[in-house]
Amino acid sequence: MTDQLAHSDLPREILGDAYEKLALFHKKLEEEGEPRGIIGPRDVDIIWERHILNSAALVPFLLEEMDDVRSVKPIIGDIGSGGGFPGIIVAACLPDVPLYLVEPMERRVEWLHEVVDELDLKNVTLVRARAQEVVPGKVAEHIKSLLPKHFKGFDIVTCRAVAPMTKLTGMVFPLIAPSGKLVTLKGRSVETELEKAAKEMKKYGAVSPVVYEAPVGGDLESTRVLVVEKK
Ligand SMILES: C[S@@+](CC[C@H](N)C(=O)[O-])C[C@H]1O[C@@H](n2cnc3c(N)ncnc32)[C@H](O)[C@@H]1O
Repeated sequence: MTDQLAHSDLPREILGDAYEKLALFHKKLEEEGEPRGIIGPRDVDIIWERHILNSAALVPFLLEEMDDVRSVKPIIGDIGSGGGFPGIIVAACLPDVPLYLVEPMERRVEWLHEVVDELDLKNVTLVRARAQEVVPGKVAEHIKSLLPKHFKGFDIVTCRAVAPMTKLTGMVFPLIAPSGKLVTLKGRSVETELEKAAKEMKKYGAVSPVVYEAPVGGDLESTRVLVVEKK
């Protein structure tokens, strides 16, 4: 099956310097993604749009938020990375930013190791763990050596399709450093999710949520990005 954007200049225009690496990722996803359970059978001809460009829509927001967080050299944690969305795309687009991809499933972590090697991504650390094992001060013994010394949380946490805000808030906010941010891709129902999660957000110091319409590129359907601060 051929990707709907196989003959389009859009991926190259949008991804710039990251295009070559992400074209390798696209090829691996096209050849191995479905049989290895990384993408669904209906996604095979829309890998560029649904997975790679959709993830890349987060990048301009990350650049802006990184300017805003207090840390001199911000670190990003991508939680529940699965096959690498958005973590691998962000890592390729921002090669100078340290990225920690947190994913508990062995099969997916194995896939991610191959991707990091094949794309030669030097800024990625793979952390096989559940989010709950990466809470500063309570980091699980088997992953301590992977995280920075005196880990105080990620300056920015990214994620996509991990859980609704009622559940996601308690999962990821304990991993965010004070004054850090959650910058996440969300679907059309984000406002309803936020309404339902008001109690959890208050409990975990999640404040000032803002929803942005995020262009994916060309005339592709836009996505939505939610930015929430940690008090
Ligand atoms: C629906 S998939 C989404 C994967 C990827 N972010 C994407 O958009 O394609 C959800 C991912 O979250 C991971 N996950 C589930 N519970 C988790 C937890 N407690 N901590 C970290 N990741 C978790 C799953 O293993 C799975 O890879």
